[in-house]
Amino acid sequence: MIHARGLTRRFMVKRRPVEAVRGLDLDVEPGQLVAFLGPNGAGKSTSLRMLTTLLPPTSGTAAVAGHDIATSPGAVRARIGYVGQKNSAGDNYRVRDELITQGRGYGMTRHDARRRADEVLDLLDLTPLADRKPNTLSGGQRRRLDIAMGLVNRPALLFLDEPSTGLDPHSRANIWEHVLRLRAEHRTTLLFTTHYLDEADSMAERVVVIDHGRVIADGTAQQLKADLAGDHINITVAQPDAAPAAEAAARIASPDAVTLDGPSIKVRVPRADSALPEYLRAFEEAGIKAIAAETARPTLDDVFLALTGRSLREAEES
Ligand SMILES: Nc1ncnc2c1ncn2[C@@H]1O[C@H](COP(=O)(O)OP(=O)(O)OP(=O)(O)O)[C@@H](O)[C@H]1O
Repeated sequence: MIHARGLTRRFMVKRRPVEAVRGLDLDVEPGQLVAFLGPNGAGKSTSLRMLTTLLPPTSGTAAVAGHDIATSPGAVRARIGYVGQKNSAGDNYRVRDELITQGRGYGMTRHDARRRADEVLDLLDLTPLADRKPNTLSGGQRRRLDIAMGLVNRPALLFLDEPSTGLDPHSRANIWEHVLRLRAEHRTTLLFTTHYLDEADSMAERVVVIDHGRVIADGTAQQLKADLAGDHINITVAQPDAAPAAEAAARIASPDAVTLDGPSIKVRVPRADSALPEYLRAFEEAGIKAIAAETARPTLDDVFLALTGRSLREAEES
């Protein structure tokens, strides 16, 4: 569905080049649900805008929905949907009329455009709001309208740029319910950008992590967490100094997997639940008394930290 090779985009800002995207290679199979995760300014939107033909790449090539973005942009646009960060409907017409106008823009007859408008209204649970003007909708309803607008041409591939940013938790969950339904019922291929770690983790079957315009990791959230971050066990000992415990732990794990923090040690392990008894046994044999122990599963932020040395929040702030 997407085959991109070496996509690059450079902007000139105050006569200085900004490398927004540096050599994006990406293959997405039909039906996949892919998250582009990265901090502000990582290059997510620029990547999407190139793949959707809204922005020409500085270099590189891509075939999207079977057509070349540079030589057949019209054919690409006919087969994809794009929901940008900004609202796509104006405020002058009613919701249903906006959708009909969108359909007419794709060359549908008035009859077909009306029928399709009613289908997408139903798909996004917007039928009761069909006669309202977009500026009277709530944030979540308006975002659903944006998605409906992106679906008018029955795209096989839908790009969503931060579909849930700025929404309250209830509206976020509602948006995701609709997006997941789209995928289950229509096998739509979906690529979305987000800086919400939990969203990438729980919704996407594949997470592409982007930083400074480059892909730094690509896999299932599960794989990335296991390969790059691992579980953690934290053990607090009775002695004020946990150095002997750290030494005992380093005989089981590799020394760089062990961190000492006052009376506690933290050890990175592949599986925390099965590793913990082994460490407790080793401590007992060494005469070290453990007074508390806990296990922690990694998050995608741990993955980002392992890859870049900074947390996603620090990256956003910088
Ligand atoms: N039209 C433009 N002109 C100049 N620089 C741009 C332009 N668009 C993007 N950039 C720069 O390119 C880099 C990548 O921006 P991009 O919007 O792709 O990041 P992003 O990961 O989508 O960020 P966000 O999460 O904030 O939307 C940033 O440094 C940004 O300032």
